[in-house]
Amino acid sequence: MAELRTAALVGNPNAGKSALFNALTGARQKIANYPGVTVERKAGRLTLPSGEAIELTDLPGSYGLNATSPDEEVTRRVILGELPGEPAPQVLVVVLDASNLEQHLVFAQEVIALGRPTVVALNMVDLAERDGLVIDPAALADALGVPVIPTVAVRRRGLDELAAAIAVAEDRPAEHHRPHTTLTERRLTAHAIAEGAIVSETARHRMHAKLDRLFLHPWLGPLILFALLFVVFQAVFSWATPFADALEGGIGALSDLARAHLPEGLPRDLLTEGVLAGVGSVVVFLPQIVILFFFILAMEASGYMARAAFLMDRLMAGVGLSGRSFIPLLSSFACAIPGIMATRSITDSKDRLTTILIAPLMTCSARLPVYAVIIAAFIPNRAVLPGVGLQGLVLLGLYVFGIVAAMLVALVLRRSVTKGAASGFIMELPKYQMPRLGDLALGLWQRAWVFLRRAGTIIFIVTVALWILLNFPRAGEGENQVDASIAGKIANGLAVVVEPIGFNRDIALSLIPAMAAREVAVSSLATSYAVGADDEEEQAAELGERLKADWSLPTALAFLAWFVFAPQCMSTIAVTRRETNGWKWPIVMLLYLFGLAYVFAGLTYWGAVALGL
Ligand SMILES: Nc1nc2c(ncn2[C@@H]2O[C@H](COP(=O)(O)OP(=O)(O)OP(=O)(O)O)[C@@H](O)[C@H]2O)c(=O)[nH]1
Ligand SMILES: [Mg+2]
Repeated sequence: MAELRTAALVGNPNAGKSALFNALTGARQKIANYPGVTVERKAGRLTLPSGEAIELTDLPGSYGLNATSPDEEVTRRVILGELPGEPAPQVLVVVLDASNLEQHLVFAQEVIALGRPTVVALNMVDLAERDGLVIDPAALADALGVPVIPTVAVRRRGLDELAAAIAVAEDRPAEHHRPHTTLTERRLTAHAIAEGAIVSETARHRMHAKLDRLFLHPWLGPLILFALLFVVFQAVFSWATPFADALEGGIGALSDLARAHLPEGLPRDLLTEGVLAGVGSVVVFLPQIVILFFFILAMEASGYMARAAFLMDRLMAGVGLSGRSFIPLLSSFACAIPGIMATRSITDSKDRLTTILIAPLMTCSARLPVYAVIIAAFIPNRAVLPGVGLQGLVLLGLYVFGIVAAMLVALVLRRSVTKGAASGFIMELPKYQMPRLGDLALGLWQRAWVFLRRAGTIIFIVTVALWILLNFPRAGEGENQVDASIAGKIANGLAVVVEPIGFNRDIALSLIPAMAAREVAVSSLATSYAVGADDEEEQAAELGERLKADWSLPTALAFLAWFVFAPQCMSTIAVTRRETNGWKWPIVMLLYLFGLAYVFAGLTYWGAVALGL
């Protein structure tokens, strides 16, 4: 039997090569809507209209003939006939995604320039049409010098025409010699060809392309991302103030009401010192939580977040993480628990473990009340520049500090315990969309509800328990209640350990209940101050005022540094145990986070003292 003629499908990742291969040969290669699905070559048989059969190869997607990843190397070696005993395919079928024409034309030029018999399958024309993009195949064929066949692989449209074109492709006269081009030249040419072949383009499509050029620009992109984050953290402080003040006023009024109408005694104290002072001190941060999530949800819904992930990919790769870690880490800004669960989508086990271990360093929303109360009390509310508040700047700084620490830890882990190579970035950039107000409102409501439910359940329970431990045994004459109480005694013991890093007894007292939920650090401070207050006036003083009076600035800064690192949340440890099937990694996590928290709080304290703050 005579040898079969051969042809191969080449093109960018996610162009629909495998879908075409399946449609043409009846095979069932895996196809999926993200780049990098096919990593090996696969062959099948295609029957031409003449009845002749040819051997068709499906290749991994590639961005260029000089590319270095192992799957792209397969493609290059097959196309160039570098595999021993395997001559180069006689016909090259370049598959283009019509809705991404300009991008896909960059590699196509390289393949066509090889001067071999070539046919272009202009695939996904249905998606292009949906976007209002009309492409003239004849104009494209003229520009490229090879036949162009519009196809829709998943609807089997254009398959016969493609087969016919493959059949006659060999008859194409030998390609005139093309000069070797650089990547930049190919990009410019791709732009010009795409512009010439696109007959109509809706204003929307053009705007989306423009937005991507801006948001993904090598240096403008990161700059815009940073500016955006900057605005977010400014807003968290400046927009929230009136609402937070109103809430605070309301809670104060309730407290006054209770004092005026309830008989003096422990039940009244439980209500005012435990519930209203303690839980209330956390609830006042609801406006800030809502504002933060408003921005996060809007960035997600608009499609911008995926661009941010794309920009961050380079940074992540630099510390040995893949872009796949971005989404789990991003979720950890809400809470590390869903973040750690989201790491299940990371296929590489060491990638995944590294991501789990650094997830608690992303500033979860439970830390916002802690940061906000300290910042409001100790950082002067003044503008560094017009419109740039110092408080928002410090808050942004704390978030950035957490991220930088996470990246450094990842770097260290990747060189030691989770040694290995990072896998590539896999993420589709979704279309831009105006966030729908209904969806936004629903998302915000869910976040607010989660926060309030925590305040009503876990924070409430822990605060009441602490209040009880603070009130018994009762103090004798002239003795301070906190000093006399069980909680006070425990705190005195713990204070010895945390004194070297500048923490006082009040802080020691708040650290243990805060293991249940970080916000409890705030409610426990408020409760212990209320219990320890000498008179009603002192009791009614706002938490911030009390902190300002009792703490030095170095202590406050050390407290902030502690919360950047401290694994102050039992649920995170529990979920880590479940996701890593054992106690080894949660214990590693606990130790390294406590260690870093201790060291950095100490450095901050002594640094601030040395600076005379
Ligand atoms: N609407 C539409 N979707 C398509 C078409 N062709 C392929 N797809 C879809 O596009 C996605 C990518 O298709 P694949 O065949 O896996 O792409 P590929 O070029 O093999 O990708 P790699 O193997 O990663 O290089 C899949 O979700 C397909 O279902 C088309 O003509 N129209
Ligand atoms: Mg494929």
